Amino acid sequence: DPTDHETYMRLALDQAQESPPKPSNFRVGALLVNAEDGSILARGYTLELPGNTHAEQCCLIKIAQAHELPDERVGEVLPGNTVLYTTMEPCNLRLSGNLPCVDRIIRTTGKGGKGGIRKVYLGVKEPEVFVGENKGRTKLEEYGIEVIHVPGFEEDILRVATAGHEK
Ligand SMILES: Nc1nc(=O)c(N)c(NC[C@H](O)[C@H](O)[C@H](O)COP(=O)(O)O)[nH]1
Ligand SMILES: [Zn+2]
Repeated sequence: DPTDHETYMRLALDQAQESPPKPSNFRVGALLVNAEDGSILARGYTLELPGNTHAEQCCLIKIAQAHELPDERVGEVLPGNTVLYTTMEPCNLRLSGNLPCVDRIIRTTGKGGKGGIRKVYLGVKEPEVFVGENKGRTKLEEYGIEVIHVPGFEEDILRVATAGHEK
């Protein structure tokens, strides 16, 4: 029900506030949730882990590490009905050239699309600050991953996301 989505998006925004401000990216927060029982599988924020990491990427790395798996195999240990809450839509292109989070999310669904991340709840679309329009939503939907906007947090999310940018 709607309150659940708002609870998780607020927790994701709490994560974003932990991110060190930088002019070259956005401060984003994310949560991986087991939709079966509402349990939080991982939380993360931009740059939390070493290596110019994104919030969504940090959530996935933590779970892979907990199971001593390489990042690309994390889908094997995600519950079948895993959902991602992220304050900003997953990146589809990164100026650094690192693997975008849309691709990291898609590869969790494995063969035949069972298991892995089934839905992505986002607070805002990515502003066209670093890259052109982010067309990642279409790609996620092509792989059967539902993308749902959770309204009401836009102002707060963008204020936090751009805190490190030149005014
Ligand atoms: N969804 C999302 N989560 C994040 O944690 C984050 N930092 C971004 N930011 C998107 C933005 O497009 C990229 O940060 C720039 O394109 C620079 O790329 P790098 O981050 O250096 O790889 N987007
Ligand atoms: Zn990303």
